[in-house]
Amino acid sequence: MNKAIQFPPNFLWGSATSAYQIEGSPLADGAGPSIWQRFCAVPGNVRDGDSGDVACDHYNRYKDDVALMARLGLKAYRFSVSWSRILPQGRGRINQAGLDFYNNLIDELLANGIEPMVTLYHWDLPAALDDRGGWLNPDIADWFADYARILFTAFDGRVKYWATLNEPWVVTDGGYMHGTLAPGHRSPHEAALASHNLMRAHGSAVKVYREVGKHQIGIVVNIEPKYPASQSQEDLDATRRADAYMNRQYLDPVFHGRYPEEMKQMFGDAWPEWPAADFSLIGQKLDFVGINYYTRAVVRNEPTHWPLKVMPVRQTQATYTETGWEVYPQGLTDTLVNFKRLYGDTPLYVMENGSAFYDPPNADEGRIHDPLRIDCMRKNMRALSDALEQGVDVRGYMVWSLLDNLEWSLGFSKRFGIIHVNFETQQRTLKDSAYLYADIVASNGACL
Ligand SMILES: N=[N+]=NCCCCNC(=O)[C@@H]1[C@H]2[C@H](O)[C@@H](O)[C@H](O)[C@@H](CO)[C@@H]12
Repeated sequence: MNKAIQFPPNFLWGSATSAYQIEGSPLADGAGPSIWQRFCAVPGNVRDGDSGDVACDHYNRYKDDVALMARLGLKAYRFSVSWSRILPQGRGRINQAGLDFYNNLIDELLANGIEPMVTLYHWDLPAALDDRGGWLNPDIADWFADYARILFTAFDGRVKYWATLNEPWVVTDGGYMHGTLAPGHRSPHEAALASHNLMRAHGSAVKVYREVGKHQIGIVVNIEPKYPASQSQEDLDATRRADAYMNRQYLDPVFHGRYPEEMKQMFGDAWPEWPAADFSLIGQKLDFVGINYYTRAVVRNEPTHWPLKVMPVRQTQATYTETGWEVYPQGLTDTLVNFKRLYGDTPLYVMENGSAFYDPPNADEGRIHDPLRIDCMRKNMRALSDALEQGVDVRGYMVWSLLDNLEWSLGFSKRFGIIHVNFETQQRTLKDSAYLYADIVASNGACL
């Protein structure tokens, strides 16, 4: 019999989404195009030719969606702001209608007792800035800081939790290293430059927040713990390289004022020497760190795979999700405990955790049975509780995702929502996992 689970009082239970994945109407009311608008328009970039043109139509249905959050009893809702709704050209003229949308969303959340948690950047860079080099242009740190200041000024009285970036690793690895995500570049030199400019922009926004903000600001990173396929020195070294590239590349400069030494070893002349002043900017104190956890990787040495020279090893006795990720709840415990060990006691929020499974339409009308997602949720909750028991200061959990949505280049083919979306009719249907999550929130985990 599993021991009872007890989460701290006031533990912040919520859900997470992002603008381009759910809003639709990307050009409505004066908004400018983003790089995802462009990326989706190129045949072959996104499965089935899907795009965020309609998505979950949240731009028009946000009041209904907030009502669903309230029905689940959520305490918080993590969403991102579309930069090009606020600044259609990415800088300069402010589009008041864009601010109005998010003002209304924030007011609706607060009217329902739901804490807004705002991500400044969740991958949808204004296309006009990409035309000026985007994350490859060092000026973007100032462009981002100016954008952030507009939002802080407009919303900080009501928004208590701000995150600068969502997953700089994915932006870099997908958008600049492998070209699988917008803007679709494939260059290790550009990847290094984009990654560093992302972190400079993060620091510039934190600096502005310290001038004008009254609440809390942090960063959200995806952490995928790496485990060696064997205890051979080659595999142990490969594990360190993989961990440096995907995980420590973003937290070391924030907490230790430097990048992992493996980065220069792996990238060679594609990894410049960065100015020391940049690390003062990047390393400003944060009020919290958001951790997105989905899976782990077991890795071995693979000399032919430059620059990491790493190969993931598929696990035979494991469940894999529709996105090909191993269900490994112990990795969530390990991730949170390792953060404390490596970076100290900065408060943490699990800002994304969830799973994509095929949810068959069900015979009994109005119910969507998603047993695999439920099993995954239960196991991840126990893993989270274990980390708390080991003294990690985790203050909240946002399930990914509130709604089935646009899974980037995989289109609508992968469903992460605890609420099913019929993309033809836009009908929302609570899955069994939504009912479980509502019980978890209401009982603060005691129902598990
Ligand atoms: N290989 N591999 N291993 C797993 C690496 C995960 C990296 N991708 C994420 O974390 C993205 C995050 C994003 O914020 C959200 O916008 C996405 O919809 C979810 C689901 O994909 C997750």
